[in-house]
Amino acid sequence: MDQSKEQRILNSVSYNAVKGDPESVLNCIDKYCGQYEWAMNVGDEKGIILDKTVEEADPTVALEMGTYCGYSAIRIARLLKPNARLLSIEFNPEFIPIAKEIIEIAGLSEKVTIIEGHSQDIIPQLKKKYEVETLDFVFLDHWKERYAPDTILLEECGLLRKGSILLADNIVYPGAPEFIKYIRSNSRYECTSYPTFLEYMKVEDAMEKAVYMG
Ligand SMILES: Nc1ncnc2c1ncn2[C@@H]1O[C@H](/C=C/CNC(=O)c2cc([N+](=O)[O-])cc(O)c2O)[C@@H](O)[C@H]1O
Ligand SMILES: [Mg+2]
Repeated sequence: MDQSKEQRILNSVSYNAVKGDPESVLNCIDKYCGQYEWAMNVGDEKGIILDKTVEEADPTVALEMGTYCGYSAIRIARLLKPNARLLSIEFNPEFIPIAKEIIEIAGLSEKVTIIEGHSQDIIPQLKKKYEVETLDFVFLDHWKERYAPDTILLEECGLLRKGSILLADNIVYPGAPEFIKYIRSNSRYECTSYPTFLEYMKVEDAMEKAVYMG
């Protein structure tokens, strides 16, 4: 059985990246996916917007939905202060060991907990099972039609507090129209749009920041 694209990305990282150096892991993935096989990592261009938003949030507890190969988990975790942690939800069992290995190579396994399951099932467990009080930062990068229902679920589960920052990828491509409709018409969110480009492509995309005002 020949290897999956995700396995080939891991091969490239384990062969080329410097162990314990998150930047070199990110550069390796961006080089591989930019030159050989496109993959849906947030990438180096949108990654700058992610970095800036994480620095603004300076989260103690961060959540990501859609681990995939762990690229954005590394981007987020490398910026976390000591004792801060990232929970990353992923439901595809094929991707989880690959993401874990790539995060391990980056030396960030202590800061990242990958939770296997569907976001809609995991979110209601975060308080009790994962000892979360509230989330300081949330990165949405999973199925686009889950962005809106999962945001509502985060609210309903009392996981957002005044000032919690949400950042959503792919607002233009593939697009998340229901999420945009919900978040921009809801007076409890202060929204900012960041026009940018799709990872590794000359295709327009955008990211949306939404600050929960409580
Ligand atoms: N409810 C859920 N709970 C847990 N994990 C879930 C989930 N829904 C999806 N996932 C996981 O999140 C990733 C999917 C991302 C969809 N992104 C995309 O479809 C995507 C597509 C393009 N594109 O087509 O150019 C570009 C991008 O940046 C993209 O993020 C996969 O790893 C998938 O297994
Ligand atoms: Mg994306």
